[in-house]
This record gives sequence, C-alpha cells and structure tokens, in this order.
Amino acid sequence: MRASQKDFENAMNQVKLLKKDPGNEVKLKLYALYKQATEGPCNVPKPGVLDFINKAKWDAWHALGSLPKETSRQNYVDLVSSLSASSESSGQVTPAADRKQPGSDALVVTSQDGITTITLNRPDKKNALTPQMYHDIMLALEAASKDDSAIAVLTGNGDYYCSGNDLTNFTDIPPGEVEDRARSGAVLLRDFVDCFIDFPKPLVAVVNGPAVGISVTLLGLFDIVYATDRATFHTPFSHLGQSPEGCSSYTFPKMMGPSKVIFGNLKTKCNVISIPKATEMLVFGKKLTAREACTQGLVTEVFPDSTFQKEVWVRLKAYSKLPPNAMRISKQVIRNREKEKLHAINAEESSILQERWLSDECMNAIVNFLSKKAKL
Ligand SMILES: CCCCC/C=C/CC(=O)SCCNC(=O)CCNC(=O)[C@H](O)C(C)(C)COP(=O)(O)OP(=O)(O)OC[C@H]1O[C@@H](n2cnc3c(N)ncnc32)[C@H](O)[C@@H]1OP(=O)(O)O
Repeated sequence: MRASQKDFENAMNQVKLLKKDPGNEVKLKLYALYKQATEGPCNVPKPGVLDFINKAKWDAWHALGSLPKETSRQNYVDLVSSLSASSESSGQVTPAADRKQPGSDALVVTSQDGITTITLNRPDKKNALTPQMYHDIMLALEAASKDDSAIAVLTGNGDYYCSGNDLTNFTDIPPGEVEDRARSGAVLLRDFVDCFIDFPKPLVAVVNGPAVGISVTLLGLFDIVYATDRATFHTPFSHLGQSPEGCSSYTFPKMMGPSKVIFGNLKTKCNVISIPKATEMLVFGKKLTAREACTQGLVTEVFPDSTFQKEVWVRLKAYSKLPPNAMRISKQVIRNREKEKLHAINAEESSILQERWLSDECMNAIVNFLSKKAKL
C-alpha cells in the first residue's frame, strides 16, 4: 500500500522525536527523499565545492534522479519507520504523529490508539512556553476536538513537564509598546485558557517532571492529572510580581478545600477560621511535591518515576477504547454548568494580569531571572 500524505506527515514528526542521532548519511538520505517527495527532482543550481553542507545535500537529492514523488514519500516513510523501530524513543511518543503544527518544532502532536498527544518539545528550556507555542497548542486542541481520537493528552519532552511562561517573552519590547504588548498578551492568555475550558473530550495531563506557573494552574481544567513522583508543582506568582491565571483562583480553592486554623488558647474562646489551602500555593508560592499535590486534589494519581511512562500509557490506551461519545457526553455533564463561570473568571484573571505585567514588581522579577540572580 502506498504511503498517504498523512503517513508522510506522521513520519516527519517521528523524525523529530528520534532519541538516537541517525548519523549524517541517513540524515542526507532523509533530506533527499523529503525534497524529492515534496518538490520532485532536484531543480536548483549545484552549490560551490566549498559549500560542503549544501553540496552534500544537493548531491543526495540529485542522486535520486527522476524517482516519482509517491515512491519517494513511501521510501521516506519506510526509512523513518525502520529508524523508529531501532531507536529507543521516549515511551509515550513513539506512535506515529499525525499532524505537523505550523511554525515550530517546539510542539509535537501525535495521534495513535485513539489518543492525540500534544508534547511540549523544548527540553533545553524546560519546555517554557513561547507565544508561538500558545498559538500552536490552541491549534492542536482545536484539531484534537474534531479528530477521531477519544482522549487528548498534554505532556512534556525531557526532564521537565513545563517551566511556565517563557520569561524572555517580556524582553525586547520597545518602550512605547509595553502597554500594547501587555494588552495583546492578555488577549492571547484569555484565548488560550478558553480553549482548555471548552475542550470537549477527556483531557489528560501526563506530568513527566516539575511544573511551574501556567502549566500548573491549567491543571484544574484537566479531567485527569497523572504525575511522576519526581514532579513538583510551583506557582511563584508573588515572587514574579504576577497573579494567578488559568482559572486557578477558582479551581484551586475548590479542589484543595480549606485548611482550618485554630487560634486562641484554652482560657480564652477558641476561634476557627478556614483559609483555602490553595492560598499557600497561589499567594505564597509554596512548591508542592507530587504526593502533596495528590493529597490536596490537584493530581489524580502519582506513579514511581521508573514505571511512570509504562503504567500511564497502558492505562490511557485502555481508557481510549471506551465509547468516545459516552466519554465526551459524561465530561460535558460534569463540566458544562461551570463553563460560563470559568470563562468569566478567565477574563477577570487575564485583565488583572495585564496590569501586573506593567508593574515594577513584575519587571524587577523578570530582570532578576534574566540576569540569573534568582532561581525560583
Ligand atoms: C500569553 C502570555 C501568557 C502568560 C501567562 C503567564 C504565566 C505565568 C507563569 O507561567 S509564571 C512562571 C514562569 N516561570 C518561571 O518563573 C520559571 C523560571 N525558571 C526557573 O526558575 C528555572 O529555570 C527552573 C527552576 C525552571 C529550572 O532550573 P534549572 O537550574 O534546573 O535549569 P536552568 O535554570 O538552567 O534552565 C535551563 C534553561 O531553560 C531556561 N528557562 C527555564 N525556564 C524558563 C522560563 N520560564 N522562561 C525562559 N527560559 C527558561 C533557562 O533560562 C536556561 O536557559 P539557558 O540554558 O539558555 O541559560
């Protein structure tokens, strides 16, 4: 059977996830087949002899002569599939990918076994979220809401789940444009969080490592949160001169419940007040371990790191075989009556944050991070 365009796109995504470098010879072969499959026979002038890299690429492409596009596509898919079989790719992302997100390699979307997996793929920056990634995640969620998968998963590649908003997003802003940027940032944030509120299928977070900032607050909008015991959950908003988002000002106190504080002594009358446990996280920036987050209702289940990927994916594959319409409808029954409220909270949080981004407290904290004075 001939490889389809979808198979070809799957293969392109799989290449990005290979753990083992396949070596220059194979990479040239992949390049040549890709060019032949997408553009046909080599039609560009030969680079000069001193332009070693481009000449090697040109030679590899040119060597394919008039190989038809369809055959090149098939050969590309076969080659990638043989590489994937021999490469030890990370447990959860071996399945063939089925879409390439526009504009960035920092997000990889795969779809297999009824599960669409959105993987944050910027491990060298601890999967910090750039504006492009916010846009691409929205696109991926939009596509996943319509594709034939039963559930969707968000996870991270590397040792972190996500280090939150990329703090360099706040740099290089010309002085006259600061307010405009804060305004457009708030619109993006609001649209982004709205996509999570409205996502119609079961949404699962596979928290493969520490999580910071918005990647934590969003967890209140997921239906299941599985975490490795290596994960931590940190919302250092006050440290950053910022304030909670992702509807966490509502979902966290609701999920975590109150902690009772008793004051007074035996001689005087004792008073009991209830403070949401979430306050310690959202106001004071207390970092929770995975077990603490589980006890407090933010995480569904914690797994030992050594078996995390295996156990979680076995579980999710089983869930994905359940009738998809029933799961979608059940999710809606559970979530729908809160939706309007969540949208209103999201709008409010985004507009408060827009103001915070303009504050000296926020600017100073970001400068501190960027000058490496502070490690949160
Ligand atoms: C549309 C806009 C929406 C905005 C929504 C608002 C959201 C609010 C938030 O998300 S607040 C949370 C923001 N995140 C942080 O404050 C985390 C900052 N990072 C750290 O504190 C640390 O990097 C760490 C604890 C995550 C990891 O520390 P570690 O020592 O293990 O590793 P490094 O610090 O050396 O990090 C490796 C490289 O990654 C870069 N990096 C990490 N996180 C971020 C980030 N959030 N933004 C930008 N860059 C980040 C780090 O700078 C290192 O880069 P380098 O190798 O080039 O130095």
